[in-house]
Amino acid sequence: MQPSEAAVRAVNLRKMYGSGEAAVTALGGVDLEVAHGSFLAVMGPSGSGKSTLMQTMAGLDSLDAGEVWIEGTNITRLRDRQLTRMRRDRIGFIFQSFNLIPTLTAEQNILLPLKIARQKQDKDWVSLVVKELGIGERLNHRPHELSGGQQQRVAIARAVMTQPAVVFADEPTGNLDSGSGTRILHLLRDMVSGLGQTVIMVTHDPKAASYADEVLILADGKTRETIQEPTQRAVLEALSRLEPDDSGDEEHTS
Ligand SMILES: Nc1ncnc2c1ncn2[C@@H]1O[C@H](COP(=O)(O)OP(=O)(O)OP(=O)(O)O)[C@@H](O)[C@H]1O
Repeated sequence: MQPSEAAVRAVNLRKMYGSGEAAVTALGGVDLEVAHGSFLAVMGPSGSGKSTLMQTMAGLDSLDAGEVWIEGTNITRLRDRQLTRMRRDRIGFIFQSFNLIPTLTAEQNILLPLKIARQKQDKDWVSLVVKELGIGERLNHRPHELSGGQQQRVAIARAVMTQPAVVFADEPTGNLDSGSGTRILHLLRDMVSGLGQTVIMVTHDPKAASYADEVLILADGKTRETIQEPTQRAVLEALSRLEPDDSGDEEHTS
């Protein structure tokens, strides 16, 4: 792998659901490139293809056409077992619902990806991440003994444990109050700027998107706009430029 290589590259991603008259184009030819150590936010109205884009880039769902490269590997060409290994070792996930294992302590949850991948613990990395995320005091607690914000911090620590090529975050602040959400966004930013991780985040929130280095706006399965160094205002303006037909359902337009 060459150092200049992108962490993630997607070329002409296409995916349809259904067939005949019921066919829906979820992705109609999306290209993107995310450099190592950068933060991309994916936005767009409901049904614009954000989840499909994330799922296919993370190798969790298949494509009709197109290629996804994670570092130097074309994951669309991998066999199942190689793809599973790729996801386990090189991709991190953060979900809205935290997805921590309730019977394990915070520390056991954090270290689980290393165990599963049979990777040696890099003690310096573990303590750096724990310190950066401010969860040192909570390591022996189980998820139900943690606040939502603390659970999400543990989930972030877990996602970066294997120092993955990319972390996919699906509405990571969706289930948090605004104060905890803001702290999580700062921490994601720190993961990128301080620790050099690469993050791709789906969000409906222009404020969340403003923490990213770049925002990609999807509509009808196509890239409508990209915004570099986005401000909340620039994101809002770009969303308001989408045609009324693109605006999706009400809950996501607020
Ligand atoms: N399993 C499926 N079967 C049929 N159609 C699907 C399926 N999954 C998604 N779609 C359709 O594909 C399009 C893109 O869906 P997708 O979930 O990627 O959008 P989204 O931008 O993530 O939406 P939201 O913001 O509401 O989560 C939508 O029209 C959706 O109805």
